[in-house]
Amino acid sequence: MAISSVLITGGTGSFGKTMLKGLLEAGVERVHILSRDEEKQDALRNQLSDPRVKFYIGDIRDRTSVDRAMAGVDAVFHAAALKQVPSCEFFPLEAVRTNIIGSENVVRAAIDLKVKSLVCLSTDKAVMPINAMGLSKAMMEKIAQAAAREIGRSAATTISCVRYGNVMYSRGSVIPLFIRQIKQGLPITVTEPKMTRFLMPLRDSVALVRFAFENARQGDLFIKKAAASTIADLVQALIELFGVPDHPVKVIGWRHAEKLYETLASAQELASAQDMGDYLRLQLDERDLNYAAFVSEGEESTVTFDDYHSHNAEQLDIEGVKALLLSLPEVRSELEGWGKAAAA
Ligand SMILES: O=c1ccn([C@@H]2O[C@H](COP(=O)(O)OP(=O)(O)O[C@H]3O[C@H](CO)[C@H](O)[C@H](O)[C@H]3O)[C@@H](O)[C@H]2O)c(=O)[nH]1
Repeated sequence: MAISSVLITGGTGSFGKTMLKGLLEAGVERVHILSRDEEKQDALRNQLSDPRVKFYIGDIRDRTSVDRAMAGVDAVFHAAALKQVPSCEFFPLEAVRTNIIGSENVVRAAIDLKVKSLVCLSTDKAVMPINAMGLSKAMMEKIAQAAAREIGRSAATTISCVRYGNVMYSRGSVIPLFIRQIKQGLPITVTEPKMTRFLMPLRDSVALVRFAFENARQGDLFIKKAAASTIADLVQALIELFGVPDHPVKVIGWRHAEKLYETLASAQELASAQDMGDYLRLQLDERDLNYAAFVSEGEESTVTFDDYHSHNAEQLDIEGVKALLLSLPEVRSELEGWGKAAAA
């Protein structure tokens, strides 16, 4: 299915901008961007100056602004969210307002406006969540799946979700922080060296959303298989790339409500998942509330799977992390700047 017109909620973020660029290059007719920050929109508008892109100032918490931005599009990529673990921990109700109620607005608007495909972006932190950010994203998944179950397969709108791990070099995340610390000669602050995270380049998260758009059946949730690394190896890889073997590293301890490792899919979800090569399709449980019917007719199932998490997934060694970092244009340009500064 070709994409002709799209709304990206949270369209000025790292994901939104990369997705937007790809869509414009692929010849999309129209892209609507809905976000709150006029300055970021203005910067993007000036950078692109492309008449196919229409900017809408608004907030997904407000259904009216969602409706306005969504009018006349075929597809919606719902990326707007409060996504930082510590800030959601301190302001959980804000996470409820944006990630849960805001997502309900997006889902309902997509159904009412008969958008063909809605893809909601979630995170591994939504699986067996322990922090407010993950809990609110888990609720977003539930809202999307409940709506999918309610409207059924014959509806005009197909609703799906994607779940991914840490996007490398995304705004406010640890890789740009570590690089800044190296460049400013400050100690690299490590929470817990043994912590693991799935590492995903931004291009893979964009590809995952495209995959969901192209393959989703009602209520599907897609995951891209990914590799993981410890924070210790990530730090060592950066130290080696920047050529600073003696750079100080300081262990600062865990932040609020962090996990030692993240889970992309639970054993229970994997039991009915479809392996699609690089991707996994977690299918909607389409049973209704009338469980009695399934007690007599349902099949017995034995869960023989493990959870799929960043401690038991493919582990990158230091060389592997370095190669992945070097595949990111942002890191290459940071290294170039560093090389020039070092040579001067
Ligand atoms: O100074 C720091 C900050 C973080 N970390 C560690 O680095 C890892 C990554 O931290 P980030 O803050 O980059 O990412 P989080 O895992 O906390 O969460 C991120 O990844 C999520 C997906 O799992 C969401 O995308 C979310 O928006 C994004 O903030 C964690 O193990 C964290 O403990 C450090 O060692 N030192």
